[in-house]
Amino acid sequence: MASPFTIYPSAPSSMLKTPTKTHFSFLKTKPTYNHIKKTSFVLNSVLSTETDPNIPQTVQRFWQWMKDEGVVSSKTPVKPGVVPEGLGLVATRGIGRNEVVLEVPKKFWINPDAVASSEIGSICSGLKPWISVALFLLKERFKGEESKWKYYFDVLPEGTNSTIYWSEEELLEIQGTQLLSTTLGVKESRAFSRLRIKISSLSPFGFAQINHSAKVTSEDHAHEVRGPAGLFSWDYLFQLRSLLSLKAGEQVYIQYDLNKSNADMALDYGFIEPSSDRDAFTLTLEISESDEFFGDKLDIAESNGLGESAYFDIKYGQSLPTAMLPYLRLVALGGSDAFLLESIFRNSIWGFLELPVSRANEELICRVVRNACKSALSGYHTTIEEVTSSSGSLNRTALPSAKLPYEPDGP
Ligand SMILES: C[S@@+](CC[C@H](N)C(=O)[O-])C[C@H]1O[C@@H](n2cnc3c(N)ncnc32)[C@H](O)[C@@H]1O
Repeated sequence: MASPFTIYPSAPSSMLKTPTKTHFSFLKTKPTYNHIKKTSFVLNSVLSTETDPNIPQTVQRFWQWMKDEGVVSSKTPVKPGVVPEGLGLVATRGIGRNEVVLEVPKKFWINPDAVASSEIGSICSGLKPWISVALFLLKERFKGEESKWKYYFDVLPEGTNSTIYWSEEELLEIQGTQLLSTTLGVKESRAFSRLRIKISSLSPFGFAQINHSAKVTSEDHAHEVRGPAGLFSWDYLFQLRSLLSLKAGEQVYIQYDLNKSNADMALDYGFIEPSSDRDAFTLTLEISESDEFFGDKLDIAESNGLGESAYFDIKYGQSLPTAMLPYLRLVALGGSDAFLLESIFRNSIWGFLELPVSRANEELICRVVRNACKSALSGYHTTIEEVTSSSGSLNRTALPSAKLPYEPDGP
């Protein structure tokens, strides 16, 4: 009997030639902040003297524009600064925890609503929100000097260190990892899977310069409020708060996404967190359509908040996601255990699946997972010891990936 299991994804090897290096080195190169490198540091006379003379002229001009528009004033407790991550926002005085550091009126937001009421709104209806925002940005960028957002575009980094921009040689360094297979998948389809980009990260402009820190443990930095927007008017304001208390000169950080693994961070933002807390391997399990109990299994999965496919992030050194073993047992259920799929057990089956249902079922899932791990590990061209000794530290993001269907090896 063919196994009901499908575990994805594998690491495609099409791009992989002879390895030239045996170490993992994320972020070897600095991000391509052309707005920093290319700039002459001559200040325009209209530009504020309060801003750091080391920051690029484009950024100074952008900040001045925000001042002209009344978004930034002498009371604003932050300014752009050159920081280890490139550019960032730096406190100009002590800032309390939860204090508002920037307020951006709605007319400066770039979000799906802004796109809907723009000249391309009618052709964007029905598109995914992030696609409509991306089209809006392209359209505005194309307008060049005519665009209201021109100063904003000048300060956007031209790229990041995302693995999608890595050369083939650099990608060889992550051979065997799930990050490589996701990166190649994204590059091949030229699309971002699982809605990787949060709309909030594309919206209001002043936020383009804020870096991420693990020290910030909540994503609650942005709030929409109603308040004064200019001298005589009220509007919706997008508030940015500092979730940490800061001394003058310290950087304002936010938390980009608590749920992203280090591989997701590397792909989406081009950096990872040094600690192992985000090291994860996403196991994708699927109820096969060819499974004779497909309908019943799907019904049970759906009644428990899961679906035909389910994703489980296995974190290094942490316990397994709670629903993973029940889901695995459900997918493997068959033979003399299949009576549990009858409708009279529908309300209690998930409880049964939280514990082993039979020796045969348990053995099947153990074999499948073990074989998947073995097959995934065979994609690596180095051992843990080699990686540790050549780079001095182990990059645990490089966890295995696997592809089945698996044929059980005998009774
Ligand atoms: C919204 S921009 C932030 C501003 C950016 N530093 C700049 O110079 O324009 C996001 C990018 O900043 C960099 N970045 C942010 N937080 C970082 C961190 N903790 N470590 C390394 N790079 C970071 C990454 O390249 C990321 O893609």
